[in-house]
Amino acid sequence: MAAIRSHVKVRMQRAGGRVAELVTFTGIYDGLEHFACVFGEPRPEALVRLHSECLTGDVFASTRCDCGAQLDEALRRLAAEDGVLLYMRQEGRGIGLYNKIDAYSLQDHDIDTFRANELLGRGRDERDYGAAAEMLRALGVERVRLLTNNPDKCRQLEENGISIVAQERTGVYLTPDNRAYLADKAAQSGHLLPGMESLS
Ligand SMILES: Nc1nc2c(ncn2[C@@H]2O[C@H](COP(=O)(O)OP(=O)(O)OP(=O)(O)O)[C@@H](O)[C@H]2O)c(=O)[nH]1
Ligand SMILES: [Zn+2]
Repeated sequence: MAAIRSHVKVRMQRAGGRVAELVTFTGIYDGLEHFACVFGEPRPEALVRLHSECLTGDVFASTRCDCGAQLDEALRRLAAEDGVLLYMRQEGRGIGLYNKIDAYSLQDHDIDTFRANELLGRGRDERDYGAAAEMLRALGVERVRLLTNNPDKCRQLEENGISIVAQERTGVYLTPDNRAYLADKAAQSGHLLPGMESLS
């Protein structure tokens, strides 16, 4: 299997924000257009956010989940202290946008987020972070502080040769619409969301 290599780097600036380098890659084995945003010169033990695509949350600021608020927090922190955002095209925990919308429809009938995936004939969480590990290696970033509440991201990166020197949690972004979702993530997939487990 060909190694993943960084391909093209272009300047990208968020309105009012800091300039980052947007990096594409060749050799990504899952065929998805993952990319990185690199802020400054990432040091050893760089801050890294491994963010799974959520069109509804990231672009439309949907309050059904916490993704948009987490992405905002990550971009603010990375702009302040340098580091890397990996934007992984893993919409809907890997089942895609249309399936996620179908899963939302089931959740509107009191099915939880993980069971909804199963009822659609899909895995509870289909994300694989092997490509993310290779992207970090291609960027020369192999010891990281990972900004996430999801222990599976740390486990999978470690299994793929990236050292997690610290797991740094994001804030807990509770809304009236995402209460059950956050509670189920805490209770069923071990996300570190203090105070949410007991609400499941
Ligand atoms: N299938 C499905 N996917 C969802 C649902 N809500 C959000 N997602 C997707 O879940 C992914 C984000 O996963 P989360 O569990 O919120 O967070 P995480 O990435 O595991 O953990 P953090 O690093 O702490 O953000 C994105 O790809 C979203 O599109 C849902 O109800 N069903
Ligand atoms: Zn989301």
